[in-house]
Amino acid sequence: MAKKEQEKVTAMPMVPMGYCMLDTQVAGHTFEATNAAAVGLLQDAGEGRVFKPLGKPECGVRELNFYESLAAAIATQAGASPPAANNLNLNGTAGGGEGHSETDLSLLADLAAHVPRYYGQLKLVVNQREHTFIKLEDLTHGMARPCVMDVKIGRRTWDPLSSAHKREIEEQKYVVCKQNLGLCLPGFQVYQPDEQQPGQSVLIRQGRDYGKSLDVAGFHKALAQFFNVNCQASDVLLREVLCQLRSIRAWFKRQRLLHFYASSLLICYDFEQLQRLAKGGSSSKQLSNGYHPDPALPTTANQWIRVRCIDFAHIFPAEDAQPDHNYMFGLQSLIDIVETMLHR
Ligand SMILES: Nc1ncnc2c1ncn2[C@@H]1O[C@H](COP(=O)(O)OP(=O)(O)OP(=O)(O)O)[C@@H](O)[C@H]1O
Ligand SMILES: O=P(O)(O)O[C@@H]1[C@H](O)[C@H](O)[C@@H](OP(=O)(O)O)[C@H](OP(=O)(O)O)[C@H]1O
Repeated sequence: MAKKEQEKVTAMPMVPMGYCMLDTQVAGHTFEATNAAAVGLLQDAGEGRVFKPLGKPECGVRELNFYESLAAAIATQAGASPPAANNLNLNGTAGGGEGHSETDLSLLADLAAHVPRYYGQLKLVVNQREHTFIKLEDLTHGMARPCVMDVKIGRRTWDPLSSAHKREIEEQKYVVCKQNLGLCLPGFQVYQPDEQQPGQSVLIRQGRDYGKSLDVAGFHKALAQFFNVNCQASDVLLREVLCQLRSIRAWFKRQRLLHFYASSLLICYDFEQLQRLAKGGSSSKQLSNGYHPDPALPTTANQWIRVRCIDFAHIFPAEDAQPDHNYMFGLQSLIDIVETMLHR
């Protein structure tokens, strides 16, 4: 085992009462059976929140500062006292307290629509050790059969403060997909109709090793599998995903404030709703406009389909106030792939 600070543990991780491991976690740092120091995401009992451990100090500080900055920008927009805005420190390095213009604050506040809601930080004891967690909206909340895909965005996944070693490691992973598409696939889970037992579904999960084995055609196939493209109602799903991706792209086109390295888009949808829609037999156009005759179905697609930006451990102020071309290249590739699937 390569990592330091490892301790043998034999049982499941010891987590506080009322919490459990996030069962829909598809990528990122996870609990490890043989390393008590490794901590993954937690969820609470039915409250619709997830708890992300802060991880490596520099990454944790940057992610926490990012969410706090967004919260401060929202508060300022809502008319809270100006000092909140002056505390913005997106760099996570020493200093902080840099001032931000009204435009910057408004941009940050607009970004909040595209990231999970933030509910502050808290300390929890896991495996007899205290860890700091950030409390976030669970993007799969309310989904009976959540399909979740983590797509890491950008050709470059190392940040400006990375060591030469870290840069080398990052450049050697997911090479084909990263270089050609500016995307990589660290993990996903999808429910699919069970071909052996009609009416039943099976859960398929793929992790980083699968993602690392993909070439461009394989990446396209993985997305087609994730979006259940053979399902009758998949065009509703693809249209809504496209709509949310374009909205994120519109934000990135406007901003010259931040550069997102090694950040992901988390795409979540409920397979149960997709199936019910397919069985409902109504035209896709009607459904994507938010109307459905069955009152048991959510009225709008964005209630069971969510695309959000996550993982801000490597977010940095934009160099020379440049747009985030690295992120936008990957995001555009993803949009192109989804458009191609829709028009197949
Ligand atoms: N708000 C959320 N709601 C639901 N699931 C989430 C949320 N945030 C993260 N996850 C789950 O946890 C996984 C890991 O999240 P994230 O990328 O933030 O962690 P990380 O450990 O920083 O990852 P990395 O190793 O790439 O740095 C995601 O792939 C997703 O499955
Ligand atoms: O895709 P993989 O192969 O899972 O690689 C991991 C991924 O690049 C994470 O973003 C990174 O965490 P950070 O973002 O926190 O650097 C982690 O570094 P780590 O092993 O040093 O934690 C890598 O192992």
